[in-house]
Amino acid sequence: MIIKNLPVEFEEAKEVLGAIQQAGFEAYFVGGSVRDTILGLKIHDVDIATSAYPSEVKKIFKKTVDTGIEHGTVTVLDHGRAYEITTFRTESTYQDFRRPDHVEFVRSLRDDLKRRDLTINALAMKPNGEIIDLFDGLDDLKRGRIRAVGVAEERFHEDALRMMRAVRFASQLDFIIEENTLNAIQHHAPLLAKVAVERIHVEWVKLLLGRNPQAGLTDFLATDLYLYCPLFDDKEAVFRKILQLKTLQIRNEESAWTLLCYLSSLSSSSVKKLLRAWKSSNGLIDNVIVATRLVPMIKQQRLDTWTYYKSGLLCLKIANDVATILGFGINQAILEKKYAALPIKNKHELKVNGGILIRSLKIKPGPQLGEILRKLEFKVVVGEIENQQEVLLAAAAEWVK
Ligand SMILES: Nc1ccn([C@@H]2O[C@H](COP(=O)(O)OP(=O)(O)OP(=O)(O)O)[C@@H](O)[C@H]2O)c(=O)n1
Ligand SMILES: [Mg+2]
Repeated sequence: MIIKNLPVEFEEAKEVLGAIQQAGFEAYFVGGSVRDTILGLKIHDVDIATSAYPSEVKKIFKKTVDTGIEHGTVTVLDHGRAYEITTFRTESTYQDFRRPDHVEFVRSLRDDLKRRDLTINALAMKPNGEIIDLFDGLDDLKRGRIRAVGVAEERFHEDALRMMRAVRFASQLDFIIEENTLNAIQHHAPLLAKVAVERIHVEWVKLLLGRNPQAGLTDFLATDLYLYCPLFDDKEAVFRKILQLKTLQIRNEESAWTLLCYLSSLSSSSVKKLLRAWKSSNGLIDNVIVATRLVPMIKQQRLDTWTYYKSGLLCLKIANDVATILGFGINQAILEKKYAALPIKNKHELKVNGGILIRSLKIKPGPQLGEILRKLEFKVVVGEIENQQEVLLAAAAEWVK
């Protein structure tokens, strides 16, 4: 198979491969970019594999950075672009199931490809677009099948994250995991507990945001992988609820977590605990907490102006995405319009502040001042008084009398 009309990312990188070949070595495009190009999907980065050792790669190019030299990766800077070039390698036994004990550089493409996780990820492409398919990855791509390269058990033993990658691709590409591979995942699922949470997190989110998350989730459940993810051991019933939803298209990570937290009826502190265990950022945690509280308000049509104001548009949209998935969302244009109609969006837009009140009303900083500001903020937001300095000062003057 030869791919004609390669995406521009490959065209730009051709020169780099050419330079390696000129120096007498082999160089190929490998990994996800080759897979996604054959599938007609957009690619994000091109990975290059070569028979040249890192020291040899560094001699070929003027500007290189040792980004992962112990694993054989050198980054080449060319025309303002960066290319990761990795020496063909075999990773022998990962004793801690996290990281290879040692990487062995090899000169043969076959040896490199056979240590890769899935056949659809073990394709290589020459600069002219010719596909090298040593493990029937093309057939699996055509049939929509996820299959480990060689003996599945060995692949998962080398890196337990690959089991999560398999279920992630089932969702992302809407593919089916081949039986042998699925059995091997089930068999090795407990190894996932040894993998760094951050790595599992990446795959979990890609699974939820995929084309067919219910397919990935079905495998995630059936293989027991979920039991070895942080704080998921009591979530089977919730995952089953998600599987029963008619359609499931999740827009972003916040919505994914909010859906899960809402269906689990988690309190704010439990949301925090769960997301902390998954090593999520504080920003994400805060948004999911707010959005999770909003979902039932949307359901019961209890969204008032003050809630709109306090929640912010981002969290409102997240919650409404989830409500829409669950069948009780409101029209997004209406939601945005109502938000836009708020007299102010945050308290800094109030036409008075602490300093102005102190000077005009001759009061001292303290709890009373805070109380007045809060009351003004509320009354402006709900439209009881206008956001004009004289109006606000007059109202405040009444309260301090
Ligand atoms: N645990 C892993 C991770 C990666 N790979 C190999 O390294 C390639 C690049 O890895 P990565 O960029 O992490 O994944 P992609 O398959 O490219 O998927 P994505 O589109 O998400 O980047 C994969 O295609 C696969 O051949 C592997 O064998 N085992
Ligand atoms: Mg990739």
